[in-house]
Amino acid sequence: MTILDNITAYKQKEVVAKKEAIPTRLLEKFPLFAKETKSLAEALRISTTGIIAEHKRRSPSKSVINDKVLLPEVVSGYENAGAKGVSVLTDSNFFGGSLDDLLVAEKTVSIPILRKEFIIDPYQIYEAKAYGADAILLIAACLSAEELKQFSFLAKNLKLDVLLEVHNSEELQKSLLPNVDMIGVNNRNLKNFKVNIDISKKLSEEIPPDFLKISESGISDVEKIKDLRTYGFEGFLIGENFMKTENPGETAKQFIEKLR
Ligand SMILES: O=P(O)(O)OC[C@@H](O)[C@@H](O)c1c[nH]c2ccccc12
Repeated sequence: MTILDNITAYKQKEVVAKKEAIPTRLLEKFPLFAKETKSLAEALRISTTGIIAEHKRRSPSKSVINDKVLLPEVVSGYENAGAKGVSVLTDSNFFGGSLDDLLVAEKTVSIPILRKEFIIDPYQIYEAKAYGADAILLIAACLSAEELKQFSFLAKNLKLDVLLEVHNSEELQKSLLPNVDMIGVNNRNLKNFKVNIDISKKLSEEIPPDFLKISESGISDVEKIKDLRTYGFEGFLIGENFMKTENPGETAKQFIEKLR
């Protein structure tokens, strides 16, 4: 059993309990459900830096990354630093996040917000919308081709952008769908946590130009970004490199300044 199997098994149970507590028809009545969303893909497309900065307290691979900093300070720091989107981990069991984090982020920043979650059920897409997300992550390793199709269709109907994450050619082939805005190549293998930036370079040529290309994970220096840009990447998802410092916003600022 891989960590990803563990997480998705846990999510199945979590979703059953959540649906009982707050059914979809109630989520649809949440005030933020009616919010006008902002396109993350568009924001990245017109950006010259392309950074999506992530709030992540801990992870199964690193345990605690930073549990001292306060989320509003982190996300407003990211926005001031010039990040074009904020990614908020909402999983609590493995990453120490919550849907409340999403709500607080929504109140704090005006750049697009990505709900970072292991989505295995359409219910979680309604939840993303109800708690203020502008975009969702779908992970090809957790979903069948049919699910990817249905889930991305639902997200688009709810006016949420879709970032579809892949780690190999096989996953990529089932991900080239009409309702997908961005393809994210995860440089970290979610089954064994190994990080290899070359995965992004290798898969880049298999991604058709109509998808915005994002490279995710393990990015710690601007040189890597400059190199990845030559492979057509326009978005870069960075978490740990910022979060592991005392002042993630300030770290992001210094990083982004070097990219301009
Ligand atoms: O902290 P990093 O190495 O910069 O990575 C950020 C982000 O890519 C990573 O958190 C991530 C990518 N895909 C995910 C799926 C679920 C949870 C987390 C992730």
